[in-house]
Amino acid sequence: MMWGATVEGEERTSLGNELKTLDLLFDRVMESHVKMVGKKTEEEEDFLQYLIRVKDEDEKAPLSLTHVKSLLMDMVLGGVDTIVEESHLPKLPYLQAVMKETLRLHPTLPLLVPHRNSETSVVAGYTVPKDSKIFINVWAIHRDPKHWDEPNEFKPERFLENSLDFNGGDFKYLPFGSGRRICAAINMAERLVLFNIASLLHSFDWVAPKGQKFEVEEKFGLVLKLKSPLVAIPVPRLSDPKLYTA
Ligand code: HEM
Repeated sequence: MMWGATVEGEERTSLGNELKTLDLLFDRVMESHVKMVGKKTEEEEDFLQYLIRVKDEDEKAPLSLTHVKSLLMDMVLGGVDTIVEESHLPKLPYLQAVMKETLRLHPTLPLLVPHRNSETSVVAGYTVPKDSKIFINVWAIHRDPKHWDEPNEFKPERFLENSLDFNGGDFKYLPFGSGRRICAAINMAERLVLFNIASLLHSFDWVAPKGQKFEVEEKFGLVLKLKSPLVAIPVPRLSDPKLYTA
């Protein structure tokens, strides 16, 4: 079951409706279990039947059926209605593939930062005189059909099938540069991006404003930006509002 609001175009099933459906479901489960009390041996009964049977045994703090139901709801929903933690990130390979594919098509620094060679060198038959200003066109390398199938398509799956990472060891994929001047904060940047995106996706459904199309056209510059700013509306999808204030 898809838990949370589902976004289909502009039609959205509200979280409130799903909670009501779930509440009814829990009521039915409770009802059927109450009817079973006394009909099964202690060995045969499940955890819910056990709770219903013993709920009045502690005279000082007897449990009501409502207590039992909320305990059951906490147990079933507790794992879903929670926040993203750093330890979850290694369990999200598809999200990591999405980050890699986004940086392939839209590298933050499309020409890296300018480098300067301290010695004259010959590269692929070309002489590069000492003190040249060198730009590496990562944007073009990342879309080179010699290295990428359907290079202009957004296909995160390609990164599930290869072992490319951000360390600059393979010259066809260099979103953080390579060598001695590689980005100094790759690990931090990777975690920050993944953590923020995972949290935003987990906690909200994202809806485009009415009539707005999602444009990925870029404005070229030393730092790559979207030509038209992205506007997306967050719709809370966690049932416990306290999780938004933590
Ligand atoms: C997704 C986020 C980021 C991307 C895509 C990125 C990408 C890059 C790239 C392409 C370079 C140039 C490498 C080269 O020319 O070979 C670079 C350099 C650098 N980055 Fe990042 N970066 C990111 C986040 C960060 C963050 C968060 C920090 C610091 C908190 C940082 C610190 C640096 C530093 C200090 C350099 C210069 C390294 C040097 O010249 O020795 N970067 N980054």
